[in-house]
Amino acid sequence: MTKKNIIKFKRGKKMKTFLIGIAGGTASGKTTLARILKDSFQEDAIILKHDYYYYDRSHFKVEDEKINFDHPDSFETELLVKQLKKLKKGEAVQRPVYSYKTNERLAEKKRVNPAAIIIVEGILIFHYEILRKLFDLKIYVDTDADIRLLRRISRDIKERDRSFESVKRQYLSTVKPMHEKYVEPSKYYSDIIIPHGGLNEIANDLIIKKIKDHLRN
Ligand SMILES: Nc1ncnc2c1ncn2[C@@H]1O[C@H](COP(=O)(O)OP(=O)(O)O)[C@@H](O)[C@H]1O
Ligand SMILES: Nc1ccn([C@@H]2O[C@H](COP(=O)(O)O)[C@@H](O)[C@H]2O)c(=O)n1
Repeated sequence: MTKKNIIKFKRGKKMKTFLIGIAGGTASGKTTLARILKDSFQEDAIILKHDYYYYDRSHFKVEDEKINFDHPDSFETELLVKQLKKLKKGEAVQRPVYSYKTNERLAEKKRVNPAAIIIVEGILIFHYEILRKLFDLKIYVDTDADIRLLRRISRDIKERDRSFESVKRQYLSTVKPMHEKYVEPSKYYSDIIIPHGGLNEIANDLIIKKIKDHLRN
């Protein structure tokens, strides 16, 4: 255990931080799994979404076919890496806040306190070597494309102010080709692949056990 990764937590214990990456296609169930882990470990766990680090694109409309939110260059990944390194050292960070409705990085920031378990989730997080090297456990949530598309249509209309036509156009022009080019190949960097992502209880229990083992040691 290296000294710099040992931080003192609220309950007075000293422990090594455990960084978990959760990747997978859009609407595969990454957020659902991250929340299940957070619920299990409560204040010992924090979640950072790679999506918080999207560059501001508020001057574009999603309808504009040139806008590609699924390419690795759409994110300020260096800032995420910098903030993860600080969290690992036990320092709090001010993370960006992003709106899917306006494609905008908002002026406000949110404070994130360090915790023993740091969960990072995003479609492309295993694409970047610089991020891969930081993770202690890499999980890929593997859900069939048809299921993901159906979930995405419902979610984007309900939560992200999109129309069916806009989701369909975006899916065909960028989401699907970028998934095939960058997201799917990154699966091979993962330690664990979870089929039928989201509510796979056996897989979730195994992951929780692995983290508990780490916390005990
Ligand atoms: N196992 C599941 N069964 C049904 N719906 C699910 C399941 N897992 C996730 N969902 C739903 O699908 C949508 C996308 O899930 P989410 O976890 O946000 O995916 P991601 O973070 O990978 O985009 C959400 O509306 C969520 O409630
Ligand atoms: N302004 C934006 C930013 C991102 N997206 C889409 O979000 C997807 C990633 O989020 P998941 O929760 O689905 O993993 C990605 O496929 C982007 O296309 C967007 O539509 N608008």
